[in-house]
Amino acid sequence: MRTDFIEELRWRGMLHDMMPGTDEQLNKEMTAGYIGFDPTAASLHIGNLATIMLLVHLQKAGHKPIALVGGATGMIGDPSFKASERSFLDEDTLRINQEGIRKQLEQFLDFDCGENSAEMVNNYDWFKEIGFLQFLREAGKYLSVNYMMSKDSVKKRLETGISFTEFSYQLLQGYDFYHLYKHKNVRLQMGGSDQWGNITTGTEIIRRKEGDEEGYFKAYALTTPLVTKSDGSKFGKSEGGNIWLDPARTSPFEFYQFWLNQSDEDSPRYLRVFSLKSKEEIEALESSHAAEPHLRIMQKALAAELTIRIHSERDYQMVLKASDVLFGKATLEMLQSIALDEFDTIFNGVPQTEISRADWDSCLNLLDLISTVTKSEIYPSKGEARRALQQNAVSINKVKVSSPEQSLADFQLLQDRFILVSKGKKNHLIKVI
Ligand SMILES: N[C@@H](Cc1ccc(O)cc1)C(=O)O
Repeated sequence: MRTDFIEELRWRGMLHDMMPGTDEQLNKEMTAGYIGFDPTAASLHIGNLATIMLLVHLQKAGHKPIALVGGATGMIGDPSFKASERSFLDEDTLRINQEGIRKQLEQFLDFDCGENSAEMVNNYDWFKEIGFLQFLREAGKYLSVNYMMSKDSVKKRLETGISFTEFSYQLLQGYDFYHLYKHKNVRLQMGGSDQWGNITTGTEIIRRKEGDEEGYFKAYALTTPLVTKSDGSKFGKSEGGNIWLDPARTSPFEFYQFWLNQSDEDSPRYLRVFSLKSKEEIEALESSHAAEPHLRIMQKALAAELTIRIHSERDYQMVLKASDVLFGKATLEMLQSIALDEFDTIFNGVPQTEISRADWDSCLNLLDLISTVTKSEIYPSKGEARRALQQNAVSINKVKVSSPEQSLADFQLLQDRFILVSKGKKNHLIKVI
């Protein structure tokens, strides 16, 4: 059963621009639509997630989503709204990146659900067969340079400079659309609003080569707004840079915290774009949130749903445990319940020091341990360490140290190798090896 894809995007605030006739096409028949992703990095980031959601909703509405990995276009680099020419990625990097992105895209769509099963393609597969002369004859001839220069996406660069190579990018993307139209009956290309120029180059190539039928176009275009933040800063970045989907680059914990820290102003929009909750569910969250804003109900719902979808239920449970451990609530019992293979994940990002077992066994002085080992993060000087110990401000494995003279033998290692020193919200993990 097909549902109204455009209506869904509308209430979610995910519709930026659309070619006239796009909704008629979607209402008329099951339609294949695609989005391309260039392998500029080995992982997608949450900026890509908004466009991935277009494919997810397209499939949920009963249409066929196609994800394209830009093995060929990635060799060139999209100049759209880029201030300057970029350097090429080398071929090894491109290969690694393509593979990483392909695997991630696979997670989001259903590849086995009958006629609207998702598909994955790589434009290198057709471009590797096409020679330069053939390309000039089959693609370049159909558009004027004047038309290509009129795009907003390259306007600035025409003043500051653009290579022939980058200027040709829109032709490659345009040809992709034509190729997919011809071979897979793809009628729709989607993307972020910065892609409008490249996408309409494609619809134009298709129109010039295939004609239109009584005013009906054969191919359509739709874009989604770039996700913004109400304070004007760039969405999707933390101090550490991009928020990646790959857990090796952005840990599930950091990922969860990112969503948890979004403002009350932005969260309603982000829920609409990134969560799969219905309108009613989102509105219900908004009103419970408004009643008790300090509980951060919207942020928690968003962070939970996305951590589970991008990572896993187990990672989410781990993140909750980690928040308790790092931000207060944990008890010795909770620490003791952490399995050996969970330590790395839970304490990812917490300063750590390794000491030898011999040192640990011979280390009887608490003051020495905490002042030398946890220096800089917790205590700048031995004097301050002593003072903190005297004031009972230090915990070891979440148990308050009762006096600076207390023996280390009073504290058991967690999993026979870890000890957590904390003062307020500051933590330091010592690993005995
Ligand atoms: N130009 C797109 C990626 C893309 C590549 C090839 C296509 O056919 C479509 C889209 C981007 O940079 O985001």
